[in-house]
Amino acid sequence: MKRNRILGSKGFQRWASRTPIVRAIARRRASAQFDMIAGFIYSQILVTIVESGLLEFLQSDVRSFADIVQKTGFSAAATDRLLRAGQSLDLIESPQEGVWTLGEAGAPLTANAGAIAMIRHHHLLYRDLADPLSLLHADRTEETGLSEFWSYASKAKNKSQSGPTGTTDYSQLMAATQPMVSEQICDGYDFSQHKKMLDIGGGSGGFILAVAAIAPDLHFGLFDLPDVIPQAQTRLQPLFLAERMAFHSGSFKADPVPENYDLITLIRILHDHDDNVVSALLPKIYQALPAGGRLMIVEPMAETKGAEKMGDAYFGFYLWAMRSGRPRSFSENRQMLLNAGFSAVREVKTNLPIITKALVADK
Ligand SMILES: C[S@@+](CC[C@H](N)C(=O)[O-])C[C@H]1O[C@@H](n2cnc3c(N)ncnc32)[C@H](O)[C@@H]1O
Repeated sequence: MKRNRILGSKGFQRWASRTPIVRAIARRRASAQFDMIAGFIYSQILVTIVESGLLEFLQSDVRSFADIVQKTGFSAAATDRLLRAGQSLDLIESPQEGVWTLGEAGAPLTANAGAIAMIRHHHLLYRDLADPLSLLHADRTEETGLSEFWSYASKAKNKSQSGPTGTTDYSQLMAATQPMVSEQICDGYDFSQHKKMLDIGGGSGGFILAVAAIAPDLHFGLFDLPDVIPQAQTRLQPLFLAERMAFHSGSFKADPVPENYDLITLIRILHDHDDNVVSALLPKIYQALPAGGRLMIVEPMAETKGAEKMGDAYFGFYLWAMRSGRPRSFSENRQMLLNAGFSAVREVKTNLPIITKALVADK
């Protein structure tokens, strides 16, 4: 292609970097290209700041270099290297000689337990991605760190669903990240128009708790795998009257979807599953809903304007490594819903579509 031959030519690049106006574009592109090359290093600097406890340590106070050395346990030279690296990424700053605090990119992280949980969780993903060519060649036939973590995505036969690589770890990660998702939906949707809501794959119940806080008359059901239901019961039973909260133990792959709910929600569920699972589940949900019932799907979606990298790059590779599912665009989800019988598929606007998008469809 002619454009790519020009962009890839050394002569053109040299001309662009010297010519006013074009030079600004060339610099922006060079900087974006460098960020892509160096992205893993930036992530590892962030991991170090979180895992060493520095993020918390610098949260509310300005700290001396000596205190930081003591806190991290690194040598003075290693601490200096880390602080300077963090400073270049705006994670850390030095308001005056010899003292340090969080920078403008670091401070907002302290309010985001979900982002911190993801930063800590990423070591599994990075291990799976250490040899990306092999990961793609394996074509999802081999067990990975992520497929073991997400035990429902594991293809290993007779795999126990409990224990450290069972459902507890992923339920904790989901509980930590759930508030960033529910905030987005609760701001944009009127749940009080419904009577009974079933959350399929509801995990330990974070989404139900958030909705219950804004819709006090709504009744709830939570449907999840048998190993997850006791975790939800431990968290939710003390907070709800028994007639307001039902628990349904089973698998949506094998068991019927519970009936008598006028709203069914799938929060961060469909993108975890391959098309054959999704196209079998949606008609089951359609059957379980009463006439006029509604399905809500909430998850990050591919081809989201301004967040394209989150969809096909981040989730594309994350879910490939997990060996199950794929990020779908709004129109792919819409088509699958129409195929299952749903109508009036529409988006529910969220403030930060990079975190999640939402859509509803009616029976
Ligand atoms: C990615 S987590 C999302 C949890 C929760 N909806 C949230 O957003 O925090 C996926 C959930 O689906 C559940 N799940 C996976 N496969 C399932 C199946 N076949 N039947 C029922 N639940 C399932 C998992 O146990 C887990 O709780």
